[in-house]
Amino acid sequence: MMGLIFAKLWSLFCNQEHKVIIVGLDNAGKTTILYQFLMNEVVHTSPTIGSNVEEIVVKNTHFLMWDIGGQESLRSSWNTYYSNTEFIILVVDSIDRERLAITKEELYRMLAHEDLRKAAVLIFANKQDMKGCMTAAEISKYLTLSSIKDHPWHIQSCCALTGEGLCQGLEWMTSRIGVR
Ligand SMILES: Nc1nc2c(ncn2[C@@H]2O[C@H](COP(=O)(O)OP(=O)(O)OP(=O)(O)O)[C@@H](O)[C@H]2O)c(=O)[nH]1
Ligand SMILES: [Mg+2]
Repeated sequence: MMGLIFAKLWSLFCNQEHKVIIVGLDNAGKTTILYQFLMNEVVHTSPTIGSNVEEIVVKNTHFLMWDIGGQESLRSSWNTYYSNTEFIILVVDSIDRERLAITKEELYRMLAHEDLRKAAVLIFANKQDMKGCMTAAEISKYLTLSSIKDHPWHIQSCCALTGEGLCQGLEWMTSRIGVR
């Protein structure tokens, strides 16, 4: 009983924020996902220059989410966002087969970065509404996710336009908190 009360008080007063970075190539759907999380609606986006940051609260868990521009010229500055990151959300455009190799390079570059050594990775296989898109299983295989042993990871298929799959991704993130 005391333990329960203490836990409640702890969660009330210790409203700590968990830092999340949303990365992926340009046009993957990162900004669309961020604003689906925030407002449950599709906003009109233009390519992000720099970043957007929003606080997203899921079941009393506060996430500070940084949505970072994915254009080629901007990727070299992703690392300025890395410190204290607990979660990486990597958004993949599931119809963009040609550029999955670039996503793979970026993924492994991030995983090797010192500032991200404690980060868990959620991969969104976005745009599942597109005809002929790759499935989460195909993307997982191509990115050789099963070889990743030093970071917790999870892949979730989704469609940012309808919001399908997004909650499941967030649930995986909240389930990770307190595990470490
Ligand atoms: N069909 C479809 N289109 C999507 C989906 N998610 C996003 N889009 C569209 O993809 C385009 C790019 O979306 P953004 O959210 O701006 O992409 P981004 O990853 O933020 O791009 P940068 O800011 O340039 O890095 C927009 O036209 C979105 O409406 C989806 O699930 N399905
Ligand atoms: Mg954007």
